[in-house]
Amino acid sequence: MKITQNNINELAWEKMDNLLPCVVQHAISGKVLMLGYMNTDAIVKTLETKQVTFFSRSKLRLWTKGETSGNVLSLSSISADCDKDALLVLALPKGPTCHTGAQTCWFESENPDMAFLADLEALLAERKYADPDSSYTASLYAKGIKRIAQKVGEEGVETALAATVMDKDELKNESADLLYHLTVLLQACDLSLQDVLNVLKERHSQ
Ligand SMILES: N=c1c2ncn([C@@H]3O[C@H](COP(=O)(O)OP(=O)(O)OP(=O)(O)O)[C@@H](O)[C@H]3O)c2ncn1[C@@H]1O[C@H](COP(=O)(O)O)[C@@H](O)[C@H]1O
Repeated sequence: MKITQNNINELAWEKMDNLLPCVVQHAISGKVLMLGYMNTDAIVKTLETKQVTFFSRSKLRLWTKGETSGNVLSLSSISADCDKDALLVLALPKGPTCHTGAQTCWFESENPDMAFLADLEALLAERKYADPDSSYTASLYAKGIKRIAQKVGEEGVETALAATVMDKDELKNESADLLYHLTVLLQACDLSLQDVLNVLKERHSQ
């Protein structure tokens, strides 16, 4: 159940002593970022401000994540689980989420593979500001969109050729080259993999 201002009362408050556990997940990569607790006021404030706010069990007050560090969590959505006694927040973090400076409070666990793609894209976006002599990606940006587009075309053809001769190792390698160069091209055009995913998701629901 997606949580709005109108259905907060339907949650299993009595069963949970008015405090629901809330898992926060990265809205794009799906990484689990942290666990907090929400009461009614925390949900209302989160929905109103779009900044994830918990009820702190140590401070005994509402606590907006990042209120001192600036590392806030921008809300995408809140939903309840099957028996309405636990919450899942999807959010986009500004800066690291964990107080240790790590991206997530589960920094020692392995990431899902799709999260690697999101991490790689973030690195490739940063390379726009890097020295072209120290980074292949930065040297691509420096050469401009036409050159990057040409690389995507070349890698696309090489991928297709590998498939036509059923060279699976080559197909995997060329596909990686293609995915990398396509991600750089999208970044150079101020677009992201999320924009492409949105198109795929729209098609899927048709
Ligand atoms: N995934 C890749 C990746 N895939 C392919 N490539 C590069 O893309 C190029 C492939 O092009 P070609 O096969 O056509 O080789 P080439 O003929 O030498 O290339 P050109 O001279 O024609 O441009 C090679 O130089 C590869 O090293 C990549 N370069 C970087 N990454 C990732 O990007 C990150 C940042 O890289 P830098 O910006 O270089 O630090 C790295 O940590 C990697 O994770």
